[in-house]
Amino acid sequence: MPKGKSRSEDLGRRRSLSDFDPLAAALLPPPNETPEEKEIRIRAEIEAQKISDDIDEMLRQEKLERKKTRAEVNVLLLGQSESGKSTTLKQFQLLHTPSAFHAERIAWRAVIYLNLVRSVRRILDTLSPEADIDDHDDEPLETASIIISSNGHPPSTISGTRVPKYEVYKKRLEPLIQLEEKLTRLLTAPGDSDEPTRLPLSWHQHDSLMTMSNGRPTPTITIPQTNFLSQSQSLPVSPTSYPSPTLSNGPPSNSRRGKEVTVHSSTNWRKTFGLGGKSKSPKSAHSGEIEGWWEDPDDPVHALNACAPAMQELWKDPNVRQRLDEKRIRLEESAGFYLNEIPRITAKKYIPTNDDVLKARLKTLGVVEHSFLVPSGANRGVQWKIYDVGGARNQRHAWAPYFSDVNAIIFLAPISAFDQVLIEDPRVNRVEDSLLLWKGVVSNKLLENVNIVLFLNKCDLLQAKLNAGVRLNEHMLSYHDKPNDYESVSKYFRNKFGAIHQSMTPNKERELYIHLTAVTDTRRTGTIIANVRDIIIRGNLKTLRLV
Ligand SMILES: Nc1nc2c(ncn2[C@@H]2O[C@H](COP(=O)(O)OP(=O)(O)OP(=O)(O)O)[C@@H](O)[C@H]2O)c(=O)[nH]1
Ligand SMILES: [Mg+2]
Repeated sequence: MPKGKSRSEDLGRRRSLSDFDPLAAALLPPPNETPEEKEIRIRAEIEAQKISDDIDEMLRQEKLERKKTRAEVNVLLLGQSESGKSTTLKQFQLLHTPSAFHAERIAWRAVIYLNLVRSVRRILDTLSPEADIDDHDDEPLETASIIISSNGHPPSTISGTRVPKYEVYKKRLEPLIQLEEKLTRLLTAPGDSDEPTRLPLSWHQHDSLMTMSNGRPTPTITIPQTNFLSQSQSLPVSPTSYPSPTLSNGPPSNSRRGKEVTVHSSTNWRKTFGLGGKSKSPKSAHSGEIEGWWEDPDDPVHALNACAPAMQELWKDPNVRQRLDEKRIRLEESAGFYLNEIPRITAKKYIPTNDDVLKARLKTLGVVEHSFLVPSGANRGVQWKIYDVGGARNQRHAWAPYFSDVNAIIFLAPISAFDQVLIEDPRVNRVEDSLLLWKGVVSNKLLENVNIVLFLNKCDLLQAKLNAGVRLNEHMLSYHDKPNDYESVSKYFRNKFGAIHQSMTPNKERELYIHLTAVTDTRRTGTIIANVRDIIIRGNLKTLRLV
């Protein structure tokens, strides 16, 4: 390009730009630039442009990465009823929203009381002469705490240890029956005063309670029934198998007893029993201190506190323990935990500990959602949504709507349950049911790109059970005569579940992560959750990049 022309063009540009942009004019090349100077300038400009482009690209990549890591992570907790899903959710809450968890602990008082009262009633029911007669009916029994012998039936129990003080205990513990009614009523009372009080679930069909929002069922929570004097009436096999009100015997006050009670998440049991609820008295005018629920004469703690010595005597009575053993009832596998803590739990100023809340049993019906933000490096954090589903057979239809936008599944299989049967179908071994469910999940095409983490749960109970001499091969013939110790048994289950995934997954690239867990153990579970969180985030990023 001739020098003169270039200069005149430059001057023209300079003039027109300098008219409205003095900075642009200042950046223009000097008017008397030599060809050598121009070459150097242009080379420098190209270099600067390249650096600027590289920076732009870096920023673009970073932004993309941030967008990806900020993407919502949806995690679904799956597994049969009583596998530990809600407990795992509580552990996530404890780890990520500890202050909310602590604030809510007090509200769990009601559930813990009810768990304790039901355990006591369960013992009384076991000791009653009618229970022996009932044992001869081929009726389903509650699974969580009844050990079924290898032939699939509980041992015959008509003869065995007598408990001479049974009638005395029954009389002294009578107030607990009313308390059970009262707690159930309080827990199921709607939070909204204009909402009608719900009838016990047994007066409804499940499906009528499962209203849908966005094609997904609304969450409800159920307190498990424990009355096995009326098991034949109260045990659900399918949603339509609930007895109608006309089948219900006895006065209305007994109608809730032993039946499944539904607690909708919309009912405000947390508020009622929380410090902000009615159970808190106003500030004391004299001392200026905050008075608590213990000042309220209607609070359930008073009846419990009065019955504490009788409960303690019952639980410590060697004849009672012997009788429970004979009937192979293991209360420690369910809410029995609280029986070892009677003085503490029935104390007037009792505040549940983290452990108490983790062990509190409230059966989930429908799907409960919990979300929180997981901080991640320099990013704003990852929004996690965890869905906790009901695991009973008649609840499983509610799972599928969540499959389409889930990123990861934590599947829980309670391997301590190898000698138990399903409450929904006493012909089915609980571990066999978990294996069937597992097959269904890992082979599902819709879930082929979903990361799966398997929790072989209740390892603490498995260990205790094996130590007590319960043999796996009496319940799972395929175990043959391998050693009946914890190491061998847990390895066997790990291999069994792993092999099913290996052979049935539609995505051979998918890695399976297996953890041996006891999700009631906060320390161990905290470490596992941190690990799982990383796996899920990494897996999620990988999946996003592939899409
Ligand atoms: N000892 C012990 N108890 C456990 C463990 N995991 C759960 N539990 C207890 O088992 C009971 C049932 O646990 P949940 O978390 O309510 O079970 P779920 O899977 O949510 O059951 P559904 O809501 O019916 O589907 C609770 O009382 C828990 O405290 C465990 O690893 N060890
Ligand atoms: Mg649950």
